[in-house]
Amino acid sequence: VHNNKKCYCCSFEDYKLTTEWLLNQTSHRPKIAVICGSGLGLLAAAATDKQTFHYQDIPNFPVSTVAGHEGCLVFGTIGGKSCVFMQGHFHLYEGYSLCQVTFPVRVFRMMGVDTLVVTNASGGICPDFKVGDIMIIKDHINLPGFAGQHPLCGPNDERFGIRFPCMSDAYCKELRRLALDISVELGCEGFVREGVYCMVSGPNFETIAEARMLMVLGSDSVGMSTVPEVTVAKHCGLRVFGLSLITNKVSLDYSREEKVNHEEVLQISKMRAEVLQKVVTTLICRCSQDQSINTH
Ligand SMILES: O=P(O)(O)O[C@@H]1C[C@H](O)[C@@H](CO)O1
Ligand code: HPA
Repeated sequence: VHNNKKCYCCSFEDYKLTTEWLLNQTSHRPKIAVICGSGLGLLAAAATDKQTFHYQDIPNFPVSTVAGHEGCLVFGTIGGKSCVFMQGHFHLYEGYSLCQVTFPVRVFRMMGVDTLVVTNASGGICPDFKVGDIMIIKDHINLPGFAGQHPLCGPNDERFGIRFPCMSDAYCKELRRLALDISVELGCEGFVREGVYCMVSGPNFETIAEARMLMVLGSDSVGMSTVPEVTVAKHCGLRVFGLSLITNKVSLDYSREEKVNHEEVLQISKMRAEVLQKVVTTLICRCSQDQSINTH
């Protein structure tokens, strides 16, 4: 209860309880957290010394309700670095509050994580994008946020971050550059792009008029996740890197016959999961770990 008004946000004690529970259950002390989007749970496969928890067994954790989201938290080691992978993340359209959607991010922060890698599936709006392209997220548009569906609305807890955080540098420039270099080394630069991800709440895919509006707004791709997690991560001082897999082309034309569906999204994710895994794994191995988290 804040200011005599009932607050539906998670309390500091909720985050603390989950953090302490996890720290008691595992000897891993991750510095890097990876959120695996639709069909991308394989990103955890390269880790060694793995320890897996089902979301339903973790106190306060929401559970995954969408196909392609396994609902497991996997601790492991990559290139000597301790990591934690979320195989599946949470969405507004599942009925979760943005506090629940972003709950794991603050837990990771409290566990000592300093870098968050986000991945997702999205529809390509930029006419140059092809199905199967990997988009390094350069920036985002928080469309639900414009309408007040924002994870930082409500009383601000200064223990996590400041009231009015800066978002103009949400996606770390150095990590974006490193990822571009890695894509050249891996020979996949032909389908690696940079662009702006726009979040909508879903669950329906866009109408043609909506898609045209998103293009005018400057969106290169559209999806239903990630922005709340990135916003909360930035608020609590984490360094963020993001990859979005273009699983379909968004219809911008009334004469286009193809109809997008979730099965197609999962099929393309499966097709590209291995390349994405190589990029993420190499990035983890190569990224500097002298990152000092901003404390507020
Ligand atoms: O990786 P996410 O969960 O953002 O994947 C997108 C958005 C929906 O969850 C789903 C629609 O097919 O894919
Ligand atoms: O076309 C899309 N729109 C919104 N979300 C998505 N996630 C994958 N593809 C899409």
